[in-house]
Amino acid sequence: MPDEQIKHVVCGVIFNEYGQVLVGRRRAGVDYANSLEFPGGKVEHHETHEQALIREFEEEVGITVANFKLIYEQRVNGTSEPFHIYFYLIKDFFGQPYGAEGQEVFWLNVDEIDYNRFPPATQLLIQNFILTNNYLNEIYG
Ligand SMILES: Nc1nc2c([nH]c(=O)n2[C@H]2C[C@H](O)[C@@H](COP(=O)(O)OP(=O)(O)OP(=O)(O)O)O2)c(=O)[nH]1
Ligand SMILES: [Mg+2]
Repeated sequence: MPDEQIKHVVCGVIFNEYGQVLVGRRRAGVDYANSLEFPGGKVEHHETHEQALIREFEEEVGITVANFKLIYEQRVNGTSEPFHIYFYLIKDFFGQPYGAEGQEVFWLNVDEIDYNRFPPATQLLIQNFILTNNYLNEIYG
C-alpha cells in the first residue's frame, strides 16, 4: 500500500507530577486485545494529528490535552492492515483521567513499566524514549 493511503494513528505519552506515565488497557475483541497502550487512535480524514490527539484524549480518558512534541514514529504492518503510528509527548493536560470507554486507565511508575505488555511499536517507543531517560530532558530540560 502506498504511504499516502496508509492510516495514521496518534498516541499520547503523558507524565503526571509524580513522574508516572498514563496507560490504558485495550479491551477484549480489538487488535492487540488486553495489551497495555498509550491512549490514542486513528486520525480522521479532516483532522490534523493535534486535533486527533485532542479528540481521542477527550473520548477515551476525559481530559483536555495541549502542547505536543513528536517523539517517535513508525510504520506498522498491523494485525489486519498497515498503519503509521506517531507518538507525541503531551506536556499539558487539564482534568482527571478515567476510563471513559469503560476501559482500565492508570498511572504507572516508569520503573514498573513492562514493555512486553504493549504492542510491538509501543515497545520500541518505550525502549527508545522512556527507558533511556530521554523523556526527562523533554519534560524538565
Ligand atoms: N492507542 C494505541 N494504539 C496503539 C498503540 N500501539 C499500537 O500498535 N497501537 C495500534 C492498535 C491499533 O491497531 C491502532 C489504532 O489504535 P486504536 O485501536 O486505539 O484506534 P481508535 O481509538 O481509533 O479505535 P477505533 O475507533 O478503531 O475503535 O494502533 C498504543 O500505544 N496506543
Ligand atoms: Mg484508541
